[in-house]
Amino acid sequence: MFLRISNFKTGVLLFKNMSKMKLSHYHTLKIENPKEFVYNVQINRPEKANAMNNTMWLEIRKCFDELNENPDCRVVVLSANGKFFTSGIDLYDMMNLGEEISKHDDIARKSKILRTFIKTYQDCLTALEKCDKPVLTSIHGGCIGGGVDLISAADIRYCTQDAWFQIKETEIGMAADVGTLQRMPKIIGNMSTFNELAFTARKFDSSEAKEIGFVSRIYNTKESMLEHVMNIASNIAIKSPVGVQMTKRSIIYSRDHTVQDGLNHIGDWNQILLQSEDFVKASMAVATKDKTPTFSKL
Ligand SMILES: CCC/C=C/C=C/C(=O)SCCNC(=O)CCNC(=O)[C@H](O)C(C)(C)COP(=O)(O)OP(=O)(O)OC[C@H]1O[C@@H](n2cnc3c(N)ncnc32)[C@H](O)[C@@H]1OP(=O)(O)O
Repeated sequence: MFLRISNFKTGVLLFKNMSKMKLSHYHTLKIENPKEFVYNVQINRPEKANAMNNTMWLEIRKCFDELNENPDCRVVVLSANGKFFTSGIDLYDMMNLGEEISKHDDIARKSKILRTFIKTYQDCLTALEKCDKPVLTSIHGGCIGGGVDLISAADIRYCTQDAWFQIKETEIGMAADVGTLQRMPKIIGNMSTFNELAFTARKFDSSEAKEIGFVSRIYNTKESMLEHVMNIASNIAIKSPVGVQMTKRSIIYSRDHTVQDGLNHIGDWNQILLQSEDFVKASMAVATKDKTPTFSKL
């Protein structure tokens, strides 16, 4: 029995390490693997200005869950096809939801449907944070409503000169509820500016996004942005996956906890991870000026 279990485990390990994991088929996303260990997730509903319909929300969660488990993926670049990055939530889906709710008379029944809906969509975007692989977003054109929630859950944001952003929820009579209000103030570190953008729902352009620290860099064209972002992604992908993935986990944990809690968290993890082969390999490479240490898949 023991032998059989250990053979099974070895088989799983071999499968994970040697064969490329098969990707699921997506209807609203296009996935490519343009460079070693770099995956490009493209929002792909251009005929509807990349409006985020129910399928897209669920596919975002599934895709990032899968990439988290995929040992061939070390970095994700999130971009979009078509004229807009995304026009936000699909307003026709919202109308259908309204019809669904109206079938019930009782407030508790209606509310339960809405709560499940909101929690599900929150989880779909939190999947970007739960994915240990860094997520770099390349934004062009308009990024509206739910799009701002989406990119706020990413680790790094880049955009083109023509990009514009809008926390549009107050304009459609709601408070943003899937991450913008929780994550974006921590990204830009300025409540006054954030509050103005959230209350007024006014558009802000790429220069303002850079000025307030929402994006890291602006590019003239989408092509030049993608070329540069892919290079940054590759630069991350050649690093130890143990080091990079734990760094992401520690950054997110520390954002949501006290300094002491964050220190305890990384102390607990590193007592294990400093025993990894990656630490020895990477340290040796630095000491011997070897520029190309290779790390096993993780
Ligand atoms: C628990 C829920 C949490 C989530 C909350 C999220 C909230 C939000 O996202 S608030 C923001 C909602 N979005 C909007 O208000 C944007 C609405 N769209 C527009 O303002 C314009 O369409 C846009 C400026 C994006 C583009 O304008 P343009 O003139 O260039 O193109 P259009 O002809 O208007 O659009 C092209 C086709 O796309 C369809 N479409 C665009 N946006 C949406 C959308 N949000 N939902 C559904 N469909 C959308 C549009 O109908 C056109 O389709 P067709 O008529 O079939 O050609």
